[in-house]
Amino acid sequence: MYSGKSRHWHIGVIGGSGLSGGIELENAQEIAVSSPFGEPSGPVVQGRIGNVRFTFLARHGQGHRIPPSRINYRANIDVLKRCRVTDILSLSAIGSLREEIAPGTFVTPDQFIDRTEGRERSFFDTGLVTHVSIADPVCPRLAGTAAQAARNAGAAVHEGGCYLAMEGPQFSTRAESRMYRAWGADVIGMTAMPEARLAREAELPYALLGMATDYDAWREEDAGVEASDIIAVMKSNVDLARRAVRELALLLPEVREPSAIDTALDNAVITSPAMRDPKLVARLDAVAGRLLFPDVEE
Ligand SMILES: CSC[C@H]1O[C@H](OP(=O)(O)O)[C@H](O)[C@@H]1O
Ligand SMILES: Nc1ncnc2[nH]cnc12
Repeated sequence: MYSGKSRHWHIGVIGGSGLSGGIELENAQEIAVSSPFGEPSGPVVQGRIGNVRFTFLARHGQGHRIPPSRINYRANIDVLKRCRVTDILSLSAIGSLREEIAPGTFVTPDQFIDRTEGRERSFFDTGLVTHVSIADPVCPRLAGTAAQAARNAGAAVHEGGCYLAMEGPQFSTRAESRMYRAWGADVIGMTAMPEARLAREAELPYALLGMATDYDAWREEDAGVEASDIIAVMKSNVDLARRAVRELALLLPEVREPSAIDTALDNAVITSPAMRDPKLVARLDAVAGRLLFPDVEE
């Protein structure tokens, strides 16, 4: 059972639209991992790039079967934690809400606005009340390294910015798109929330490497977005994204120094030990094992 993090990097990569086919890993092995939170999007593929371990999960399942609203984000994060990843890199297609973020640009957002509805957004519940801070929802260390890796791979990179997570599955109206710009959002997608919230609850530093595929609906002169156009742009970006992951492995130092996010639950659990729901506690063996089962050795 999980009791602490390795001193070596193990990156969980969640591959979004256009990336269901995975990333290139040495000695790749597919394994099915089950979760007490239900069905994850599919099996994971584990392997290495040089000295860095990777576990890859296709967010929408093989063949892009699962829409954003039906993804079991909790099971996906739980499974990655069970695989003992140390950090999570999300690869996503995003729409651009800013002229200067042209389609083709890679973006590492550092903030989110969550407009999703009805998705399970916490591992915790009655019997284990927990409030983690997500003021800074992205890990600056991983995001900065991912941005440099994308640059080394040859991509144009925009660092920082706010990602608006919408429910979908329809794209935004022009009025919504203009409103999100007025709110200060820079890019838009349908999946980073609640993924980023859950990663924080699982004490996993999270960064998103987004690939701008379109200008959403705010530019009067443009027609609205089409999914087929997004997939076409993503197809031309997939090799670049895979190269960026390889460059990331080269950039990461041999030893992973601990992150403050590794202990995000330390001041977050409110329910007194005697009043905790044992069934819920048992389901959290991977997500919160460090805190709830401190004596269990791996
Ligand atoms: C295929 S177009 C819309 C779809 O693409 C993005 O997916 P992901 O974030 O998994 O790359 C967007 O969020 C929508 O789910
Ligand atoms: N314009 C857009 N809106 C929502 N999700 C997207 N993914 C890629 N482009 C998008």
